[in-house]
Amino acid sequence: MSAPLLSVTGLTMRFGGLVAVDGVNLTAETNKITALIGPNGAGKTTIFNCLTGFYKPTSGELILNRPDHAPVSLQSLPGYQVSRHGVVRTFQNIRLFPRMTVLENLLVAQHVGLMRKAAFGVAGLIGLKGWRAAEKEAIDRARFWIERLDLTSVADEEAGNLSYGVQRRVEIARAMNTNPLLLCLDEPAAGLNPKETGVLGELLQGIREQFGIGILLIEHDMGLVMGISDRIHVVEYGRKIAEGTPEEIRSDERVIKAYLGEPDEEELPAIVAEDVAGQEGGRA
Ligand SMILES: Nc1ncnc2c1ncn2[C@@H]1O[C@H](COP(=O)(O)OP(=O)(O)OP(=O)(O)O)[C@@H](O)[C@H]1O
Repeated sequence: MSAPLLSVTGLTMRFGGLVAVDGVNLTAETNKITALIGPNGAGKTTIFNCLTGFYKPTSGELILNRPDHAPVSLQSLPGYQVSRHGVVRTFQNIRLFPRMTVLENLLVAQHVGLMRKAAFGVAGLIGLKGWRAAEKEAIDRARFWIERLDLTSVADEEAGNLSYGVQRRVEIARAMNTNPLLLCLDEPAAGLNPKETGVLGELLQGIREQFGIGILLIEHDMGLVMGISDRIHVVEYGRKIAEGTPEEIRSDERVIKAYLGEPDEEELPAIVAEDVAGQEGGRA
């Protein structure tokens, strides 16, 4: 059996006295959607921040097994190099360039690769053939993702003028446009209506099937998570409390308790409560 695309072992992240992530193990695989769920403040985004180079973990290992490449220790890379190895992310709060068009947002994402091919400007300035080919390739790739994510009609519009649901698709197009191995999505359905969430689910399933990448998904929309995930990891107070298929997670006692808390004393239905209050009033 080949090693998983991503293997996280003993990941711990402390902020002063607060242990936001505490010895978490998880894996994500190519051609699979892996969800990371848990109540607010459980440590999910902190795990993403460690994975994508925004935070240096206090301890633990994050290994990316790239095909035809030695395993990469993500935790020891400077942040800007993580995406070069194929780990890209979107954010809970959309971070597009609002005054740039959709196409420009996608081209900017390819800027570093393009600059490298242009010998950081020189080849581009003198219009060398290699540079022109690289530029055409970048535009073709951006066009491909614009079409694939159904954004053709808004390709020349400023990203900031688009609806929230469309901006979420632009973010995914921008991430895919960099040829990732692992796409990390932080609450992609936040702010979407049910129809847009349905479209997003189909889109992610299509990407999983066609492009040979792994998807790691933080999401609170349980309908989406249960509908599209191959495997789910559940965290609570920084610790992993469960892992399994959607069916296994749905019926896991610890997960139900983490989300719903201990059952309160049963509340009376409103109509009965009114009745009781009336009777008590009559007796007074
Ligand atoms: N930079 C930071 N400095 C101090 N504490 C932090 C920092 N980032 C996160 N935390 C704390 O770590 C804990 C986990 O936060 P995190 O944002 O990872 O949770 P989450 O599961 O993503 O929550 P949500 O679902 O609400 O987005 C919280 O108690 C949070 O306040």
